[in-house]
Amino acid sequence: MLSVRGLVKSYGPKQVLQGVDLDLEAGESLVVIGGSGTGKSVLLRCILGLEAADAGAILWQGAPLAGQRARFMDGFGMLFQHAALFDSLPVWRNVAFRLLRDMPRARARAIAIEKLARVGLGPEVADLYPAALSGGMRKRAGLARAIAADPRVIFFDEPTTGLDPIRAATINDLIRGIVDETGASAITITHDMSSVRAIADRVALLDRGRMRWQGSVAQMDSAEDGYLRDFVAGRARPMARGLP
Ligand SMILES: Nc1ncnc2c1ncn2[C@@H]1O[C@H](COP(=O)(O)OP(=O)(O)OP(=O)(O)O)[C@@H](O)[C@H]1O
Repeated sequence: MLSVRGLVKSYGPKQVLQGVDLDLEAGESLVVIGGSGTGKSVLLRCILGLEAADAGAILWQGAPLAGQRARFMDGFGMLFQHAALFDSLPVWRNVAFRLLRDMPRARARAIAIEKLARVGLGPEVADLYPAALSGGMRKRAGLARAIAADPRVIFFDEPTTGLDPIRAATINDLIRGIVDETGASAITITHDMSSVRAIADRVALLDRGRMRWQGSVAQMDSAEDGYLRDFVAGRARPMARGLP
């Protein structure tokens, strides 16, 4: 349903994406892994239209995304790395942010409370301000916002960053559960291997501007690619490889 073909993006002399190819099937959960600074966030920003790629194509349901971006944006949800809640708005209005454009306030609030419940936050949280929430609660609220409009595609940017292992596992389980029950497609970018194992139907390894390897979690565990094996095991590699 979403295809990336030959995506190229440079900043001055720095070539970040050097011809990235990627496919996301309907209902699939794809996790993109890769070392720090390999361009995962740049890839995500290009797909979302927050950055213009230098070359390449992004296709949505077979047609260039550029010509149907408004429709695409109506059908997508996003969980930002640090939840990115608006501090000046109560939690329910953060969750209902997009809904409030199109529906009466009472209906939007009811949906926000329902989505908060889905991520394990009670109605008493609805009127709190983000500053009153713990890191784990902020992530949950961000997740509730991501699913508020029943998206067909959800992007998760480093969903477990800053969380302890138990809270990270809870967020991973919520993401997997939501993807399963809604049938949405998901792209997650992360270097947290626990997220990969909990969330991924398919894993794609971005390295030096290209997709180096793709496969299932089971294939990842038996892959022969040396860099992938070191990445999965968290083993140090010689600096001579030129890691950023
Ligand atoms: N706006 C920008 N201007 C210049 N360089 C940029 C810009 N955005 C990203 N870069 C560079 O592109 C490279 C890839 O960055 P990106 O944030 O996509 O990495 P990442 O894989 O998401 O890393 P991390 O896992 O650490 O978040 C980095 O070297 C970064 O410095």
